[in-house]
Amino acid sequence: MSLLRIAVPNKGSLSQSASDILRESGYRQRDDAKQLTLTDSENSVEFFYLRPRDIALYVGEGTLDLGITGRDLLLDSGAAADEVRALGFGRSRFRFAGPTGRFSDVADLAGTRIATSYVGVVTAFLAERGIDAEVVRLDGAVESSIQLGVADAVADVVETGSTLRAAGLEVFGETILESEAVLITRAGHLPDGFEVFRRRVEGVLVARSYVMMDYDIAEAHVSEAVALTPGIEGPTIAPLHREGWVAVRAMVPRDGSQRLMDELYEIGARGILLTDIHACRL
Ligand SMILES: Nc1ncnc2c1ncn2[C@@H]1O[C@H](COP(=O)(O)OP(=O)(O)OP(=O)(O)O)[C@@H](O)[C@H]1O
Ligand SMILES: O=P(O)(O)OC[C@H]1O[C@H](OP(=O)(O)OP(=O)(O)O)[C@H](O)[C@@H]1O
Ligand SMILES: [Mg+2]
Repeated sequence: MSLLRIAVPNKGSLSQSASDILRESGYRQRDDAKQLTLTDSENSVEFFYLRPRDIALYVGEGTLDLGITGRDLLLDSGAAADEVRALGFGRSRFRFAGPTGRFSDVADLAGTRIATSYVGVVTAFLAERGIDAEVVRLDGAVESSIQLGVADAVADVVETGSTLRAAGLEVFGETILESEAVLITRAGHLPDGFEVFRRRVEGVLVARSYVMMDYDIAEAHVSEAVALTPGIEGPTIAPLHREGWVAVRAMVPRDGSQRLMDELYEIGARGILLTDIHACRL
């Protein structure tokens, strides 16, 4: 059986989280950050550790079957690859920034020099708005370019905003794009073995966003309680060794689960337990 060939970021912001999600999905991952490839023959998968910026190219060309990269890098590459699943980590916004008070709107960029590592994304954005500006390609540390006199504004990845603040810059105009790590395939083509891989990763993503809730409640209040915790297919209700009481078990979204525990307590539930789920197939 042929191996599913998967591109994984070898360095940078996405690398550790990408390997973590693959490991949690049951795949082998490298232990040594210098390793370039790893074959997991038990799962019929081969991993290639590559620069995240290059991953869309390999996948778009069909050299590799699947990849994990940033949505911003995928769009910037112009490669013929499709985003098939957002992965919920490596979140960032792509923004314009300039010296405090200098710009208030993207229209103010007309006639300026804009430094960025994402020439494709910026050029497309400016063209769409009919803004005529010069785009200066830099490899990184883009925030320094204004002070050093090679640009008037920058367009860069913003996560916490601390790098911009340290450079005396502020964001302006609308967010160019919201990015996160994504799973990509060649445009319009799902490779053999993709469905098993997708189900495994999906299981981890769902497990991360849900928790298991257990509680005991008097039968008289079960319908109220079940309305709060409907579960996926329906909650499990088991008899309790106490007259007129039952035990309820249901998956609930992690967000809001503390508030849900308060509400269940209010209607008389007791012994309310919350536990992590590590993986699942729904
Ligand atoms: N704080 C962040 N800084 C940079 N990139 C981030 C950040 N948070 C998420 N990302 C995402 O990581 C991807 C960039 O990958 P890249 O390997 O260039 O990361 P990097 O951290 O800039 O690496 P490097 O160490 O080579 O500078 C993009 O998809 C970007 O949106
Ligand atoms: O909003 P923040 O939390 O400060 O994060 C954003 C910064 O982090 C990245 O730089 P990185 O450290 O990757 O250096 P680089 O510019 O050399 O790639 C990115 O290019 C921004 O400069
Ligand atoms: Mg960087």
